Amino acid sequence: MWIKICGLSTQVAVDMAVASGATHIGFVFAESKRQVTPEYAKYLAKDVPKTVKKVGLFVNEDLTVVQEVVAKVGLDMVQLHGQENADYAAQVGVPVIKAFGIKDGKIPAAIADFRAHTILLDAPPAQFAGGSGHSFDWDKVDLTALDSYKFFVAGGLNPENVSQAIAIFNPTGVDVSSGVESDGQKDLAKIEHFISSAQTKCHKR
Ligand SMILES: O=C(O)c1ccccc1NCC(=O)[C@H](O)[C@H](O)COP(=O)(O)O
Repeated sequence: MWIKICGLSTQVAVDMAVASGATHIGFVFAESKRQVTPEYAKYLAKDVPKTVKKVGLFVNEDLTVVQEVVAKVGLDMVQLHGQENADYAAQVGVPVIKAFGIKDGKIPAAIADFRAHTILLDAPPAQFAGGSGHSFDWDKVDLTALDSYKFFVAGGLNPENVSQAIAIFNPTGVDVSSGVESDGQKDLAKIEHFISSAQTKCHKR
């Protein structure tokens, strides 16, 4: 089970995510209350073991900028939250996670263009392109549309509901940002709790 802790911006939160067993950690380079500079992300990432994937989040960014940030920070993956197409994704140079906002439970047909990548099912964009803390309607999703895809479930997950999300979706991974925060800051106890809850849920993939 992949477990991704997203929107990290402090060393203690990075350390807690890694020590607790996160498989992926995310840094937001797009406009956001969680935005970090490439220089600071590089600093935060310097002691992260190679086994933990460092993911950079972007929204409709120039491809050359994305490639520069990947090289500068040493990112292992890029997560795209805008209208980027498959041609763009193919040129990023590292594996891509493509986020899709799920409205009325509908899995967009465009996920087929990203079969070679990983899909992230999220709530539709709100003030920013992601990280809203809102869930989409889990019960309305046609799960057969996700057969044969690698995918994260995201959007409004927290330590209390992550087990249920895993039980419903049997995803490749789960992803959280707001649900491991208190007063807008990453909460170390919630990070640990989220990861242990996700780990203890039995999983087939
Ligand atoms: O976190 C942000 O502010 C953000 C801004 C722009 C694009 C993406 C962003 N975050 C994505 C995520 O943190 C998560 O992958 C996902 O949206 C789930 O977030 P949450 O509902 O807060 O757990």
